Amino acid sequence: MAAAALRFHPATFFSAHPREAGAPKCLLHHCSPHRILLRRRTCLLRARSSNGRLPQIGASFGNSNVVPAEVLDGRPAGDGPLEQGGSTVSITVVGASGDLAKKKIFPALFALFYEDCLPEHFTVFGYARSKMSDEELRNMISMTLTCRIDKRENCGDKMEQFLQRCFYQSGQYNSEEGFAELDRKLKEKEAGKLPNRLFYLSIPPNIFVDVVGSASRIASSSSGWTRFIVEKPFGRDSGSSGELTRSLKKYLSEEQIFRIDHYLGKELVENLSVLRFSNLVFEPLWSRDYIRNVQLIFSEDFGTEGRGGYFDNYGIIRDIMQNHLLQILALFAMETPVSLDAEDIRNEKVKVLRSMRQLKLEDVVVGQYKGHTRGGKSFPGYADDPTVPKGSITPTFAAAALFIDNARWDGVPFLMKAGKALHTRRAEIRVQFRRVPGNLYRRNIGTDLDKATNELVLRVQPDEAIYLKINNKVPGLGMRLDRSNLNLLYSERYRREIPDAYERLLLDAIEGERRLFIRSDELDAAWAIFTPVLRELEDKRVAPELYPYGSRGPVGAHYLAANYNVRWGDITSDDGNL
Ligand SMILES: NC(=O)C1=CN([C@@H]2O[C@H](COP(=O)(O)OP(=O)(O)OC[C@H]3O[C@@H](n4cnc5c(N)ncnc54)[C@H](OP(=O)(O)O)[C@@H]3O)[C@@H](O)[C@H]2O)C=CC1
Ligand SMILES: O=C1O[C@H](COP(=O)(O)O)[C@@H](O)[C@H](O)[C@H]1O
Repeated sequence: MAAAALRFHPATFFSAHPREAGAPKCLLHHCSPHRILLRRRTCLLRARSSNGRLPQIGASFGNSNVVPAEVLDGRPAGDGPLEQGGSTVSITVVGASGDLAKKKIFPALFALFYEDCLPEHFTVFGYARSKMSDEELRNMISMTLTCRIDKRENCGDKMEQFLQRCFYQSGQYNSEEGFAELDRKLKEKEAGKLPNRLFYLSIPPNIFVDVVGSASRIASSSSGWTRFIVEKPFGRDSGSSGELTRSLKKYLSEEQIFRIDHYLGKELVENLSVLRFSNLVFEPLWSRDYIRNVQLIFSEDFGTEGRGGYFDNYGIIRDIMQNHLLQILALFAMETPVSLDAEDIRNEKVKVLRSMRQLKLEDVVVGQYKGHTRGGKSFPGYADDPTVPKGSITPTFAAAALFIDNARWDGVPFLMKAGKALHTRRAEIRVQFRRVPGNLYRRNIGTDLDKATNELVLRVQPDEAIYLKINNKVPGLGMRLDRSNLNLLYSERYRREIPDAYERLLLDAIEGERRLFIRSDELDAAWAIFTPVLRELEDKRVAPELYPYGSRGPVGAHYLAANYNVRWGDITSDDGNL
């Protein structure tokens, strides 16, 4: 397709939500997936012109490949009125000296800049208490920037151009002076343009409200939009989460708050809805009639080293299950939304969450890793971390059985398993189907028919893949069946590098697309499922089952699954060499 045919009118992009404070002339449809699709195509086309390769369309656009001609107005990308004179976006990373900012946020912003996905006029500010000059911030950032795709042309130049747009302001988090000085500098950079401001709160949660209070009062945009990305944890339970929401809403409207769950920005999680709603073969099977159980599995092969102070106050259920895995579950189980608009999708997710049973203590297993020596190397236990309080019973592993009490999912166990310091790093969604009734080939399968049921696996990471386990005839004159995989391995199918979740989410926040951010009623519903059991675990001081660092976790997880006649899919040997 000729590049000219895909050009668009940039004035329709980067506009605010109508209900946001100070939103200029924004209309809801500006932020529709239709627009997002266009923007994605545009930054990929720009990327193509810089590296000469055609992007993989199916891999990159998420929602659809079709760009209707009526919305392409033929103007060259980047020279419409808004980009020419009109608007600018300032992105302030609050907590710029911290781990997340260095590891994820600045690199994601650079990747977006490299792919020409950021607006033409933008600046990046770091804000934290540490004293730093602009130059020192740039040095700090430059240590973590990489050209994601090797041998890209001009990467060094692009890095330099990006760094020249990065500035720093030191200040206290509850200080009016710090934010007033930031505001002054922002205005200087914004001169003459419609100012839009995005604040990324990459700071410990106890200072969220201070920062929002000061920044919103003193450093909000006077005429454009002002948005805040808030990092988890969003409280520790229903009460504290509600309190946080109420405090934030003293200063911000819900439309200004972008609660991030970076798992929603992962490619395979985005693809979950595409797989389900755009393939006839899956949706009809997506219910209790055909699905026996669903498994959501997260494991890391490292412990909490260095983060013990944070982790001990939360534990694995709050760190992974209540947010990342539950969000995936909601997307997996929701009814077909009216459209791909954020509110339609979030409406369906919240219905699932509100239909879920509160988790019961007997449906939970908790574990904690202990020190282990393997191959002459010693791995420390969780409790050996000097930042972890002595005698801590905080779980570093948990398994749970959850249920959705609605017509579609009645009686289907949704099993979750999450753990640190396990034998592998992996995140996956496993769907185990029911057995074939009256299977003609049952004699060829053996006595355990459940072992021969179909299983659909979406491997979120690493090595993104979707595969379906089927029964197949082994070639030959006899009639022997085996288990084989219909396999979509992303690295083989798509040559394009998969963007980091933070890139997708930052870009969405800049564009006012809320689909992948958590709405406050979703958050309330999510906490309602977990709060009672978290309280009971703490009140009863339930001792976690110890498991060795690098193992497969507590055996209790298998008993829990067995209670529901389920085998964890990740322990079977028939995944082939996937
Ligand atoms: N790191 C990660 O991988 C992940 C982090 N998160 C969340 O992102 C946010 C930031 O995480 P991360 O970067 O690891 O956090 P850090 O502990 O690195 O803190 C970020 C910055 O905040 C300031 N800070 C730290 N502690 C305090 C304190 N007690 N009082 C005031 N300021 C403080 C420091 O800056 P200075 O001293 O210069 O002011 C620090 O550089 C947190 O909410 C975290 O839960 C979420 C997912 C993953
Ligand atoms: O939110 C969190 O996520 C990370 C895992 O993220 P991933 O993208 O690397 O899979 C986890 O290590 C951390 O404990 C948790 O807070």
